[in-house]
Amino acid sequence: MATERRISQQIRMVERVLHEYQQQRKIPLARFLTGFYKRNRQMGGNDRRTVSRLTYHYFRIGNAARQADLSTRLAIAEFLCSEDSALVQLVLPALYPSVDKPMKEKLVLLEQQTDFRLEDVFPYQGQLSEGVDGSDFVKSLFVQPDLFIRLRPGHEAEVQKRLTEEGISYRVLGTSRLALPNGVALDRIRDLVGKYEVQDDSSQQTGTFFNAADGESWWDACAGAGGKSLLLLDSHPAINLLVSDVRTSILRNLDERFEAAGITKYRQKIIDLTKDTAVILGNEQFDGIILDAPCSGSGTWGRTPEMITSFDGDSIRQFAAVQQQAAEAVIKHLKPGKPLIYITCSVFSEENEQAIAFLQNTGLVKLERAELLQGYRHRADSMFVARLIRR
Ligand SMILES: C[S@@+](CC[C@H](N)C(=O)[O-])C[C@H]1O[C@@H](n2cnc3c(N)ncnc32)[C@H](O)[C@@H]1O
Repeated sequence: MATERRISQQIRMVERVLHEYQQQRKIPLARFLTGFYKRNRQMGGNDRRTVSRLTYHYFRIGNAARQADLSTRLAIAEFLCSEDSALVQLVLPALYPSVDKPMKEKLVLLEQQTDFRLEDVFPYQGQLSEGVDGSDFVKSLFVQPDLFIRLRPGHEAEVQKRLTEEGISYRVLGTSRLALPNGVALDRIRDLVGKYEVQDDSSQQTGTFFNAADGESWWDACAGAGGKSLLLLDSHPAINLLVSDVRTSILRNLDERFEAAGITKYRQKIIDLTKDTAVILGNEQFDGIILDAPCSGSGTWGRTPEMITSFDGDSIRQFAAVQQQAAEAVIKHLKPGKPLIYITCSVFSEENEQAIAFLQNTGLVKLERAELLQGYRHRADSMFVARLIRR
C-alpha cells in the first residue's frame, strides 16, 4: 500500500514537472529538471531519479498513446523503456510479467493491449534520409544512448587504467574510442582533464572524412565548442587552423577546452555564415573546410527525447535554407581540388542528401563520398557526413 501511495505521489510530481515544463518548453529537459529540483529541495535523491526517469520515458514515446491518461501513458512508456517498474506493476498488471522481455515482444503486447502504436511515436518518418531504417530508428528512441569518449593521443593507456581504478566500466570500441554508461561523472577525475574528450561515437567517425596533410590551412566554420576541431588537430597536429562561429559565448567554451587540451596555436573569429564572409576573411583560401552545420539535431533525439514532440517540422526547411547559404559561403574560400566536409547530426534528407544535391547543382563542388552514420544501431547519435571537392 505504501508503494502505491509513493507511486501516486511520483505520478503527481511528473504531472507538475510536465505542466511547468510546458510553460518554458524552449530549454532542454535536463536543464529544466536541474532547476526544478533546486526549487523543490524537499525531494529526496530517489524521488528525483524516479521522476527524471519517468519524465524522460514519457517523452521517449513521442506522440503515441496521446489520448491515454497520464498514469497509463507513463506505464506504457515504462514498460517499453525499462526492464522493471513498480509503476507498470501497479497500472498495467497484465503486462508486468513481460516487462523484462525483448523490445520486439513488448511492442507486440503493447499494440495488442493498449492504444500504443509504433507508427505514432515519431511524426517525421516520411522525411528520413536514405539509409535510415525508420522502424529501427524509432525503436532507438526508447533507449538512452551511451556516453562516448575519445582518448587523446598518448593518453590511451593512462585513461583506461584510471577508469578501471575508479571502478568505471567501459567498452573498448577502438584504440581511442570507449563507450561508458550514460551519467558517469567523469569530470570528478581531475587528473584526466584534457586527456580525453567526451565526443559521440558518430561524431568521432566523421574524422575519417578529413584526410588533411601537415602544413595545410583548415577552417572549422561552425566550430561551436570545438569538438571537430580537436578531432582534426589530434590526428593532424601540424595544420594551421581557423575556428569560427556566430556565437561568442560558445567560442569561449572552445578556448577553455583547447587550453585544457594544451592547444594554443589557432586563430579564432566571429563569423556569421549567412552574411558576407569576405568582410572578415577577404579572399582567404583554405586547403580544407569543416562545416558542421546548424541543424534539427534529429539524430541526437535519443538524448533529448523531449524534442520529438516539441520540434516544429516547418523548421526543417529553415535549417535547410541556412545550411545551403552557409555551404555556398564557405565554398568561396576553398582552393580548387580541396575538400569541404559537410556534417549534420540530422536524420532528415532535406538537411542531408538534398543539401548535397543542391551544392552539386551549383556546379561548384563534386561529391567524393557521403555516409549516414547509423548511430541509432549502437546507442550513439546518428549523423550525416559528406566530402565534397571544389571544382
Ligand atoms: C552542430 S553545432 C557545431 C558543433 C561543433 N562543431 C562541435 O563539433 O562541437 C553548429 C554550430 O553552428 C553555429 N551557427 C549557427 N548559425 C550560424 C551562422 N549563421 N553562422 C555561423 N555559425 C552558426 C552554432 O552556434 C553552433 O555552434
